[in-house]
Amino acid sequence: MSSTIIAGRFVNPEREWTGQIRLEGGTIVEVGEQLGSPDVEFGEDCYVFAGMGDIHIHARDDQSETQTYKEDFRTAAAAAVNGGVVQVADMPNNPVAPIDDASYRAKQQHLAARNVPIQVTLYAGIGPGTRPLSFAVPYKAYMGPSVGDLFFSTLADLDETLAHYRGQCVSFHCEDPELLEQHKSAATHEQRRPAECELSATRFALQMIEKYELRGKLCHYSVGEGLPLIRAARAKGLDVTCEVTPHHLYYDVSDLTDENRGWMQMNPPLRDIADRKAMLAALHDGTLDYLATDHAPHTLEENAAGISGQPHLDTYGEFVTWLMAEQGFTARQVAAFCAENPGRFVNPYTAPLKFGRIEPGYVASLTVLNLARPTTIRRENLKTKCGWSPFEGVTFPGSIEAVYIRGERHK
Ligand SMILES: NC(=O)N[C@@H](CC(=O)O)C(=O)O
Repeated sequence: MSSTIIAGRFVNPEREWTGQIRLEGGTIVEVGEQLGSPDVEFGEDCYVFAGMGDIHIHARDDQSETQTYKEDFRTAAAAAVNGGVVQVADMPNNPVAPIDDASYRAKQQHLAARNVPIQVTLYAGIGPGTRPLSFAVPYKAYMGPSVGDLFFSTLADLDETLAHYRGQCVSFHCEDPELLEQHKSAATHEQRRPAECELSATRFALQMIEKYELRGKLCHYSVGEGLPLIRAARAKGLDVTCEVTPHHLYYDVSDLTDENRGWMQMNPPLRDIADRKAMLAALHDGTLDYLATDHAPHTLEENAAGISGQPHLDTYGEFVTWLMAEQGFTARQVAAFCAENPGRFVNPYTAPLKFGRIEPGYVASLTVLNLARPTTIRRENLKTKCGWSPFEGVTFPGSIEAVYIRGERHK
């Protein structure tokens, strides 16, 4: 079996070191100081991370193929590799939602036929009246309306359904449907979906996680006032983790203009500068566990017409270099929220493959960032089928030097 020795500066959450690793048969088989003459050597400007994972994406691909004009599993995978991402978890708000054994299996087969190089974990949807599948999957519950038909009109309905999901892994889109309804005629998108909707939904999600002993996750978190609630829930022993997106860390309502309002629209919406700063601080202190993009591709025409969601997979790794060079995040922190924590989230479903660490036995997927070579994001370099990025024209301080997927170099 052919083996590859890589030399460079490696990073896990607990340490950063210079040395070598050996990849064989798609797996990391050895980690040491001097294993032999290296096949590849990354210089001192580079950081070699375990392959990064984005556990909140919308690949838009299902058996109906009605949304594949804006993305499919192949183009989403290409965008992921372009952004340095080796494993993703795909959301269920498709026209044919995977909500039971049969529809989930059909989506798995559809995915397998696309033959993509990256690992894709599929969420199953929770909607009114659904029941758990007969095998282990991660679930997603949309509390209120967003994009697609999979949502609840009242929190009481969600409670009733969740009673059947005791002990399961459930991710929550936190926006209270009844409060959204009260604000629906406000003037702007962010006024129609104010922070209090997310805050109220957070309280409810935490209650559900406690009541039904869920392995809970809060998606695309954006409200500063909610962070103490999450910390308190953890202090009480609840199993709850939390995502944050690039857009909620980079933009706030002060960035909105008449010209960009269409494509700067997403759910939950951009918040105040204080919220954005609170998200950065909470990613620093570990209250937020995952950098997860909520990659939500739509055509620019659809965004202009009022649909919510931005594409972000292509720029994942470059965005991370901004966190490191301009927001003071250490490589070890990045290894936690981009690799190990997302790996820990999907590993129950990816056996025998283990993602997220540079360690013998883990998959030989790696993301190598170069902190000395800036990148300007340009439309022609994107792989997402929707063909645009909110970061077009932005220069990030670093770039993606290499991506390895199961031992093979893909970039
Ligand atoms: N976040 C969004 O604004 N849009 C998502 C749906 C969602 O995650 O709410 C989409 O599927 O387009």
